[in-house]
Amino acid sequence: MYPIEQQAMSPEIISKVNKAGIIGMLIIDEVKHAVPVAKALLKGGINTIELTLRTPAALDAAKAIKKELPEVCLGFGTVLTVEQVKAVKDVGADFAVSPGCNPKIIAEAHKLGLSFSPGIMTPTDIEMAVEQGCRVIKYFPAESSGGMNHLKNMGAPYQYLGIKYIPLGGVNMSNARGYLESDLISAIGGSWIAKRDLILAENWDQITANAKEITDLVKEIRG
Ligand SMILES: O=C[C@H](O)COP(=O)(O)O
Ligand SMILES: CC(=O)C(=O)O
Repeated sequence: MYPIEQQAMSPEIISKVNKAGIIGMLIIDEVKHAVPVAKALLKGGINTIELTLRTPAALDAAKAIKKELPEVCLGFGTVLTVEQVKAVKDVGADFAVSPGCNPKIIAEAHKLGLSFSPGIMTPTDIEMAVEQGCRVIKYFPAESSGGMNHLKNMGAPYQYLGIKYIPLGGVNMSNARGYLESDLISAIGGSWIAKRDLILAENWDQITANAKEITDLVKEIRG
């Protein structure tokens, strides 16, 4: 097991993600949408983003956000290969996440000094992540795996390690409170705030309104 001081996420990023409490997950099809959508999120109080590598525009979109909006804490999602770990590090990623728990990917991120949070949905996944030095771990797909109830039961044996989770997958305004009220949660994340069709329709006002609605809830619960 990696000692705690070598954990896969830097204390600085852990503190930013905890403080944010909410991560806006994005699928960007057109690079020209990157800065406006990030601005719309910032206007609604969200400064932490997971930009998925699911479209060819993702890396250039990230470059544009890093250049124009350095205050954004920019993570990448759907990082599935060693090459992608290098690519996101090269464009200045603050952190990266993946849907599953692949020790090769986590080791590469460690090597490059990139904060990384793998996805888990079973105790075996958690144990693999812990062995790789992860203490802030993505819970994916959260809702269809049993939501907060499943996480509470599954996480009980590992609680003494101080693990925190980032649930994604089916999280939205209707279930956010249940996650945010738990001590197990670092931050929640999801695509509902800036849905792909809202981005394509350039509906920045709706994205800001969605962001404000969830940041108000985060403030109400966490102060
Ligand atoms: O990593 C992200 C997940 O695909 C987000 O799931 P969601 O679209 O249900 O929010
Ligand atoms: C789903 C997810 O965890 C990801 O795209 O990174």
